[in-house]
Amino acid sequence: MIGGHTALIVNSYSYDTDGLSLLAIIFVWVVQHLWRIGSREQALPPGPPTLPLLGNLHVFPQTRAHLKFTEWARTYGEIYSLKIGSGTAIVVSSSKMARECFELHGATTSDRPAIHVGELVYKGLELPFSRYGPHWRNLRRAAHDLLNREACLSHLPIQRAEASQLMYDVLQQPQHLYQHIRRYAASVALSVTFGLHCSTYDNPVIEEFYECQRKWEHILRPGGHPPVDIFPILKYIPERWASWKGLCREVRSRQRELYFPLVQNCIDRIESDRRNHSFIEYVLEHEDHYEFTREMTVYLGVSLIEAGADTAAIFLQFFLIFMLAHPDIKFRAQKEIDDVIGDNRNPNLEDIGDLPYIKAIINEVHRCRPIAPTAIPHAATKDEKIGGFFIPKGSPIFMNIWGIEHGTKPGVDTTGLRSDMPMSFGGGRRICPGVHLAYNSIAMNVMNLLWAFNVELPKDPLTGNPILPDEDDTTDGILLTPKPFKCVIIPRSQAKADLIRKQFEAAKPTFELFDNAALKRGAT
Ligand code: HEM
Repeated sequence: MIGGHTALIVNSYSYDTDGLSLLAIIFVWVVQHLWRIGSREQALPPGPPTLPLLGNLHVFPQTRAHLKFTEWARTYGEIYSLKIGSGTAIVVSSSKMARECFELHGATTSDRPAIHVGELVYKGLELPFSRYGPHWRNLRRAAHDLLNREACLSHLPIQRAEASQLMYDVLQQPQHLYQHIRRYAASVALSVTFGLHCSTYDNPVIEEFYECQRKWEHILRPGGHPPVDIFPILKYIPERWASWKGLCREVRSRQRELYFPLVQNCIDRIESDRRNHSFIEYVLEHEDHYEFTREMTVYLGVSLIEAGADTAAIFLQFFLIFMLAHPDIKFRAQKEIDDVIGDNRNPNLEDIGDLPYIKAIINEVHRCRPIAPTAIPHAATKDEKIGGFFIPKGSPIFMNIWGIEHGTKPGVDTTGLRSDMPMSFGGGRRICPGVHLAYNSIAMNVMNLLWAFNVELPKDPLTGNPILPDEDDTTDGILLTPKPFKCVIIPRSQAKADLIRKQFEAAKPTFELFDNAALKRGAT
């Protein structure tokens, strides 16, 4: 009995010790496991030292990520990794590695990471953020039909007319240069896409477009919403405690109120046989061919305006700031254009071929001021090996355009060694499809501005010292947008001012076709 009791005690003791050891093993396993979260797996590209659980989250740049990405590239090389908790992000910082990653491995590196706020606003329908797959392919095919090199030839009349309005507006109201450029770029995108010319900056469509953009960038900016993509549980915070959710809803509904009526105008023109050959009219008549629903047609329009309207304006603003900062380069460019064009006619797009110095300036502005300095992140659709390193499925991959371009030699390069297609348009299968439209706009307006106007620094009224715009005074988000800056802009001669007026008069019939695309309000 006693023996039996002892055996029972021993047994229960051994159960207790077994239980305790099991708990201890589980505890050690959990601690080791948690400790490993955030640490860099062996085969990954190198990167900054990590902390348990956080990885590199605590040092992940909250603002101007391109600067930190570029600083890290100097230490960790052309491809490095950042641990974001248990996840991994990859940063590519040389053109050679960008080619390997986005072109050679394009079949598996062309996805976009899931962006929860994008999902709330666009429900996966916007081209720049859409996931790689059949839906993206359909949208991209249609965008290509509008924006390929040949198709862009048919957009030249309206681009030329808009460029002549820009010159005229600057001549009439030089103090509103910044707004004139923004009107120009938005109106080109709206004319080509929806057949709508907006003759003034205070046009309701342009105002609403820029207001929606401002709100959307506010959501996207670092700190504009909690890190829902890293901690998906945050998605479930009720809206009353999550103001960013309300903002996403507002942007979505304002965008729909803006764009559905624009599509309806296209439908009306088709039905009343008053087509002005805008792209959305074409898509509406070929929805079956593109396998589009009406929502997809609308959101293709949204994508093209959002990606195309602001970007050309930003480039031209950076160009002017560059001219203000480098008067010697400006004088040499003006001498080149005077020798080729003279005083008796305006430059044409075709002239750019005879202006190698001006072409090189355009490349230099792209190099030193890439508009989207970290592009839009790509993502890997399967485990990959790139540059000899392991890239896990699902990792966001940043193309550090800033780092790539700032690794090249600064200066206006007329040797032709620098590629004609600057890296600032991204790469691989997601490369900017608007590159030809953008390039035509940029070339036309850069030539016009240099030919027609002198841009000079304003003087401080108190000290008389010139005020140089700060080229780093930009917004901070996916796009770097210069804040409004002061500049003195005056016509270079009376003959040129007269030609600008004549050219604008001559453009009026082209506008007529796009002016009657009246806006109807109040659709979904
Ligand atoms: C100076 C002007 C422009 C610059 C610097 C620029 C730059 C870029 C960059 C860096 C990307 C991301 C590429 C990548 O993920 O690898 C992009 C994507 C895109 N751009 Fe542009 N862009 C410009 C003008 C335009 C214009 C005028 C349009 C159309 C009207 C446009 C439409 C798009 C679209 C639809 C995408 C998304 C492509 C996709 O995800 O498949 N862009 N752009």
